[in-house]
Amino acid sequence: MTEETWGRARAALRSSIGKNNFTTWIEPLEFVSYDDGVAEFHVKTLFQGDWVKRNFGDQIKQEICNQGAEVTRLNFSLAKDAMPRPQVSKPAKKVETAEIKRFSPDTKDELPGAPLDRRFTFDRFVVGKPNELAHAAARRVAEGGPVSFNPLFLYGGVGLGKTHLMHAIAWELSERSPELRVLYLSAEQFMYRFIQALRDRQMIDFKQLFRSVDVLMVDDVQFISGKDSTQDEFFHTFNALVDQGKQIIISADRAPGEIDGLEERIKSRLQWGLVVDLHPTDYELRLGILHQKVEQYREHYPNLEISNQVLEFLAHRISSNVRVLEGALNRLAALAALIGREITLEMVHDSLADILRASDKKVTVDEIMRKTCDYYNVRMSDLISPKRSRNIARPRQMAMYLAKHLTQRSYPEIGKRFGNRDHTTVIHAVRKIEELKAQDSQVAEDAELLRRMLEA
Ligand SMILES: Nc1ncnc2c1ncn2[C@@H]1O[C@H](COP(=O)(O)OP(=O)(O)OP(=O)(O)O)[C@@H](O)[C@H]1O
Repeated sequence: MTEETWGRARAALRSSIGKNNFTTWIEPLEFVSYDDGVAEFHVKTLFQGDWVKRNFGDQIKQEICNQGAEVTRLNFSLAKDAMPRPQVSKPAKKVETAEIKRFSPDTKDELPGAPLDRRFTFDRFVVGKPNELAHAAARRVAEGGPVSFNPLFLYGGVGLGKTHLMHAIAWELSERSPELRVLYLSAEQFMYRFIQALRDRQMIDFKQLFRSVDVLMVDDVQFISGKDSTQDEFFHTFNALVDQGKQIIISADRAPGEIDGLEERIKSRLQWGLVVDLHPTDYELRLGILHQKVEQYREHYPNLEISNQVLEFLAHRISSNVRVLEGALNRLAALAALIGREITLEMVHDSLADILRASDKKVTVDEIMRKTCDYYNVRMSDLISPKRSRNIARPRQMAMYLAKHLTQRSYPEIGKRFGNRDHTTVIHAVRKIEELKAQDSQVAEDAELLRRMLEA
């Protein structure tokens, strides 16, 4: 195979895998050599190589073969100008808070992070189509070495495995490179640390501490929206670490651009690196997770029997999130251990009646509008009218807020249902209710009561 053969194969790949995939993954490949069926390419990052091999390997071989050369293996190695390995920090400078010591997840209190869950490792993370890119990116960061994306931003709905992946990265890094100072904490903990440092006049220590880590992971970053000083400090920490070539990993329940109340400069920083979405699980992934969990239970209960039929039923019926799925399985495992025999489908119906009912329930925007009207005693026609008086505007904002939180509808779709309003009006309404909930207990109570009524 020659450079020319590769040129023709590339051209064919462009039409077979689509322009976007081609530009992102194939175009940057640099053909280096061909020897005895092995084609060697340079890549900028190992992640790129892994990804291309896994997703387009067969197609690449096929297109090269169509051009008359036979390739049995594709090799991807790092180009000379690939990004340098992130620096491992020198022994930490002594900071008076005495919280900086060498990190080990087992002595988790040495850095001001949250404890890591022993179960949240890569081995225990089941990969399927919905989470494969997030998993590949997390694995890549956990390998250490040159990473071309910083930060890695993981986002997705509740219970889809963001925290699990972040902990897995921390465990893996601490095993491969124990000298690395890896700090994992929630955005809420970041804020409390910051407030504490302000109160105790220890801002210099705080800054030194956060700037001395090699890898910073902040979970649920949406928490800092609307909290201006925390955002400011986060922004400076972020920049300082990126400038030093340190890796940052962030998670949130939404994409950076959709986090209301987050300053534009932070949104744009968060989008610098790789933004990956954990999609809602599909049937196959849920079934895979259930099988894996049953195996784990068997480590403690070797006689545990839960039939495939029951697992398939659960994977089919409980699609909301993995946490709920795990909860259901926990209950069944406890039941099986208690009665000492195999669980039947009938028993599943009885013992999981509440979970199954909740999973069947899908709240619609119409229902939210109707229940909100009843609750505030306004008419449906008012909600979609242009009226702006407070007694109409507030219920409308509340209904929009609930629609955003309780359904999968996008901002433009919700706007459309409320008398063809623009999506920015919905964003404003959601933000407004979030602010009011924090300041006004009556609004918080209204939101909670309505949510319960809708989910009952
Ligand atoms: N792909 C998976 N394989 C195995 N377990 C999973 C997977 N996805 C999620 N889980 C499990 O589901 C539970 C919830 O996951 P996790 O806490 O990581 O969710 P999250 O996305 O961080 O949710 P939240 O937004 O509520 O913080 C955990 O017990 C986790 O181990």
